[in-house]
Amino acid sequence: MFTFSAPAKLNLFLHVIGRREDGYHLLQTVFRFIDYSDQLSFRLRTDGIIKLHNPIAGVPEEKDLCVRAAILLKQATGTQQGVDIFLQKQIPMGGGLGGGSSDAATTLLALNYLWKVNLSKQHLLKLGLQLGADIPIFIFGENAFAEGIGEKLTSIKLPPAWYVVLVPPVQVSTAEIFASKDLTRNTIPIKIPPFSVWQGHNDLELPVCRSYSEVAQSLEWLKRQENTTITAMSGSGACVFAEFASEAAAQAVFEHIPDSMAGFMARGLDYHPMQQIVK
Ligand SMILES: C[C@@](CO)(OP(=O)(O)O)[C@H](O)COP(=O)(O)OP(=O)(O)OC[C@H]1O[C@@H](n2ccc(N)nc2=O)[C@H](O)[C@@H]1O
Ligand SMILES: Nc1ncnc2c1ncn2[C@@H]1O[C@H](COP(=O)(O)OP(=O)(O)O)[C@@H](O)[C@H]1O
Repeated sequence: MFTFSAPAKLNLFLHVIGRREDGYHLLQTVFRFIDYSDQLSFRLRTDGIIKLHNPIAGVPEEKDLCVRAAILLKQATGTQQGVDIFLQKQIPMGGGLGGGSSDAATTLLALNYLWKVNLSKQHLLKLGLQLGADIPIFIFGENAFAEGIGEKLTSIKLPPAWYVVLVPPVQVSTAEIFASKDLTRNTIPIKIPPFSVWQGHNDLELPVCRSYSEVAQSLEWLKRQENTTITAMSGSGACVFAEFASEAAAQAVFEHIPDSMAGFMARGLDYHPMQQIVK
């Protein structure tokens, strides 16, 4: 059995700058990996069967993104091999932390290696994008400035940081938020370099906060805390986070989260833990 982790991401800012003809939104965002992860274990099979042994409640096995990723890789390479998958979920679902996307990317990276089918990183990036806009970043493997729908990636160096992430008790549908009439779709594009991750905002915050008061309240609470360098929603929510330059500053806020709210603390990573597994 081989075990790999699938880290969560935060969007330090997310600007919606336009729309493609197919309705997908053009974004500018900064992705940062954090040390808060799902775990995926793989046991190889020779009979070609792909089986997820512990499907998530409410997500049928064939719809799970790690199963879909395994099937896609099998089809793309024509391999006759199969795999048993065991998924240990920690990342909240529908939280804007990219958990499902990260599970899919870890599956592509792990099976590309374990099945010895050896597709290039470029090829895996394309396969990942077929499953979701958020998947390429996890294959890219470095914190990045992203454009297009998230597939045009430029690696970016970020300073050490710690995060307090609040997890409001709601799941937000990404499709629903991008369809909202309250969404601003014409933020002025920023140019790189240079730009500051601390001057951005998340255009999806307003429609999410209007529909989900739990998200608005969690964000308001974070904005009242001291020593934060960023307070924002991640992706299409529901999670909101505050960034701190020191662990002690994050810890001080984490210890005072009200009983009515839930959350966790995480450290910002420089690289995806599987970054070296593909060239
Ligand atoms: C908003 C972001 C920011 O990182 O993250 P999450 O909040 O989902 O983590 C992503 O762009 C989400 O990526 P992902 O979750 O993979 O979305 P997808 O499955 O590709 O798309 C779900 C639906 O959202 C809408 N969508 C998604 C991405 C985009 N740039 N424009 C869109 O309009 C489309 O209606 C699409 O059918
Ligand atoms: N392995 C998986 N983990 C989480 N969600 C998954 C997975 N496979 C499919 N999904 C579906 O994807 C949806 C979005 O999941 P997730 O990636 O956790 O949220 P977000 O896109 O907000 O970051 C879930 O509500 C679920 O229906």
